Amino acid sequence: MTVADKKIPSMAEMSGQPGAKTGAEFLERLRRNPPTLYIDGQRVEDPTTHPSTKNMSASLAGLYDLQHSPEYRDLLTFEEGGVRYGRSFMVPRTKEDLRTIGEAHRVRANYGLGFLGRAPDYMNANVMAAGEGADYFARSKPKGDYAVDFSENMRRYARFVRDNDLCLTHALTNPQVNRAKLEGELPDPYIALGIVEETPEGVIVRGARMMATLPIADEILIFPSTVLRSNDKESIYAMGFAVPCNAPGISFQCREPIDVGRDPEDHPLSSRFDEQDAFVIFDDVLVPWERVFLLYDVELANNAYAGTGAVLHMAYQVVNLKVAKTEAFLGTAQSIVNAIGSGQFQHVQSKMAEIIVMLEIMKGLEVAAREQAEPNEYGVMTPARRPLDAARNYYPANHARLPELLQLLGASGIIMMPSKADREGPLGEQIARFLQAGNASAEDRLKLFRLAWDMGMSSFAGRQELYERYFFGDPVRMHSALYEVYDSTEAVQRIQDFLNRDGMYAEGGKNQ
Ligand SMILES: Cc1cc2nc3c(=O)[nH]c(=O)nc-3n(C[C@H](O)[C@H](O)[C@H](O)COP(=O)(O)OP(=O)(O)OC[C@H]3O[C@@H](n4cnc5c(N)ncnc54)[C@H](O)[C@@H]3O)c2cc1C
Ligand SMILES: O=C(O)Cc1ccc(O)c(O)c1
Repeated sequence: MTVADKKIPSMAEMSGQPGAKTGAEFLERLRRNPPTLYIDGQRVEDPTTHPSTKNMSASLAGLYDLQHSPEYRDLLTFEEGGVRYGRSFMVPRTKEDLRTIGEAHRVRANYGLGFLGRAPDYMNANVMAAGEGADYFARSKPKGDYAVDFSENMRRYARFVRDNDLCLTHALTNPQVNRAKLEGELPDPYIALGIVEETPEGVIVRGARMMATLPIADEILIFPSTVLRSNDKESIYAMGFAVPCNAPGISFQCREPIDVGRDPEDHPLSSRFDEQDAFVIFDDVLVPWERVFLLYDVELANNAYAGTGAVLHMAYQVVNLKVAKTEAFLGTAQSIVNAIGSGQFQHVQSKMAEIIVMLEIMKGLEVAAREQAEPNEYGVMTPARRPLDAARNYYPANHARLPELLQLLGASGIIMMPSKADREGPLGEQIARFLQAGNASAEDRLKLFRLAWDMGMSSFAGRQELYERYFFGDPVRMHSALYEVYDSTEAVQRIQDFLNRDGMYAEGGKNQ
């Protein structure tokens, strides 16, 4: 395939009538332009019908439809210039705007009980903030004499995504090959995704990125990574761009599917919300100039999330999502306690209290983030960093206790769960008798425990546990980053003042 054959249609050619899309429109787009996915050694020709991806595609379609439902239309969309767009594209100007955006995030999160980590509103928040903060990219230039304006590209791309209500995936980290080495020191300079050359049409990239959750998407955004280590100011590994998920030369190798085609009653989460994770291979992909946002500049790439404000809007979506997820654990745990009548035991109450504390901490951090919000340099009302930093460090460290608590509260009930087919089989009557709950039929009890199993024990739950530890970056480095930026001057001063007090008591409250 020559470079000329690798042409991606222009954004203008790809654009349709602007506005929030329906589920049917989303599915039709996936059918017409399926992402280049590989599962179990086979190309997925149509993700809307392939057994491992059709349910997730349908779940995404459901999310698109939710924004047109009479109940949620006003919350999940907003009007501008006579067009209704998805709420997560709205640029917040006031704290009230942020509250509304947060509420919309929460409603969408509840759709997947908080288990759909990368529903499109996450990347929408990224693109919205990057579009508003597009001036950030002005410093970056191609090496060749090409008339491109990366700031304008970012602005136009953000509009393109909003207008067409696209579903985006993204990939930041390079393959794990050898973390003791820099990208350029690996046996092949194009293991990590790198820039090969500039051409009059655009820039050619080659290599791979490690993780893209939700590859069942329209486009992939390669937003600058915050983790690029380099000894130089310029690097072929520093870049920002976006391409369709079926761009010529791109392939997504998906992990083993978790959705194994079981009835939703048996696998209530795995069968609906297997959002997939893929590593992404770029085999000389030609990225048209209009889709490039940054090249070579290491510092600009490493600071893009912070510099545009995108990371705070993404973290605000995340904190709302984690509130929904913790609430789902609370509701499930309490339902189990009610079902088996264990609420009288003190240790059970204490375990329930642990979930309540986690939930209230996350809710409090969400409120603090928007109450302490301030406009950034681009005029976007931006949630406060400190509570969001606390949330993104607190949740990964504590999330694993939630599935553990479900196991401790559910005990054998969380494994002894005959399936729907078992209930309809020769032992159906016995199952109904022996597996009933104190307050419910065997059917209802088993549905509940199957949900608890999918939240806390199944391979879906195992993948969630890893996801929570890592999805927003390495917790070790996030701790260090928090330590580096947190201003403890006032706290240190208070201690100094205390140490300098004379005698037993400070006079008249001095130094307090
Ligand atoms: C389920 C899942 C879904 C994900 N989805 C996405 C996605 O959609 N998009 C995306 O861009 N990313 C995604 N990620 C990737 C995520 O951002 C990374 O996992 C995270 O940044 C850590 O990088 P890594 O996995 O390459 O770990 P590594 O960097 O390889 O770390 C492995 C181990 O080595 C340690 N280590 C490595 N380097 C250092 C260092 N310099 N200092 C200290 N310790 C170090 C780490 O602490 C860790 O213990 C996902 C991850 C998971 C698990
Ligand atoms: O790098 C950061 O600070 C933010 C970040 C980390 C990992 C992700 O997957 C992501 O979407 C955003």
